[in-house]
Amino acid sequence: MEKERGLLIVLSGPSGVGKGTVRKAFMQNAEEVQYSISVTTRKPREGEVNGVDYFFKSHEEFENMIENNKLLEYAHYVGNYYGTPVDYVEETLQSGKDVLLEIEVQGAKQVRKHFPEGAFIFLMPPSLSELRNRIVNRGTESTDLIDNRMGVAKDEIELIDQYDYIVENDQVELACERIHAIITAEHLRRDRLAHKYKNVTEV
Ligand SMILES: Nc1ncnc2c1ncn2[C@@H]1O[C@H](COP(=O)(O)OP(=O)(O)OP(=O)(O)O)[C@@H](O)[C@H]1O
Ligand SMILES: Nc1nc2c(ncn2[C@@H]2O[C@H](COP(=O)(O)O)[C@@H](O)[C@H]2O)c(=O)[nH]1
Repeated sequence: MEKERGLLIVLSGPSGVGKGTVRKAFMQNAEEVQYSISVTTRKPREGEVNGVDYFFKSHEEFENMIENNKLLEYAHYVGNYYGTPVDYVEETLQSGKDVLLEIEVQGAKQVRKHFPEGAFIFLMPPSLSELRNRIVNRGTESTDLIDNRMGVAKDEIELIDQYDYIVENDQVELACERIHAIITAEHLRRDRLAHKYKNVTEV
């Protein structure tokens, strides 16, 4: 029997809401889910490792990837390119494993066109002031860049209706539990659509 394709999970939300933090915590207890490492032209932050946090590329290299259709989606965000390598996503889904993308909203919109059946999750901050506190306390951006990211965040939050699920990131552990529950429910829904429980439910 042919193996069932994996589920594509998209985790999006404004900069600083905690996508990376939640994703890393979530992945510790999700062996069935593979994280898709993005490509970016942004310079590595202190401690970031090429091939682990991102594949760091020059503008020219990134634009070559666009031209050669190597990206499932990409976006220009606050001065840099970010994108998802398409081959990894396709091969992993084909092998039956779920794939998690952690991307901003323009990219998520593009992915929806290719994967309408994916699970699209929007991570929400408890408040805008808490969002700013989180970016400031992370200490990785200048004040100007923080202002840029906060400006974009307000527009991003307005796109919340385009998502299947909203998860508040008040506490990392709770956010992870909510995401686990969503994925379990999505698998059960797909099984039901595939008539997996036909014999049990038929009277
Ligand atoms: N639930 C939480 N409560 C308090 N602080 C949090 C929570 N989640 C994440 N943080 C903190 O908020 C900051 C931003 O988190 P993180 O870098 O994961 O956000 P992000 O959404 O991935 O940001 P970006 O989109 O800019 O990459 C970090 O310093 C992180 O430790
Ligand atoms: N459209 C895409 N957005 C991505 C991708 N990888 C990360 N991101 C998002 O970009 C911003 C900024 O990230 P940072 O690491 O510079 O803080 C953030 O919202 C990320 O989620 C991608 O492949 N495509």
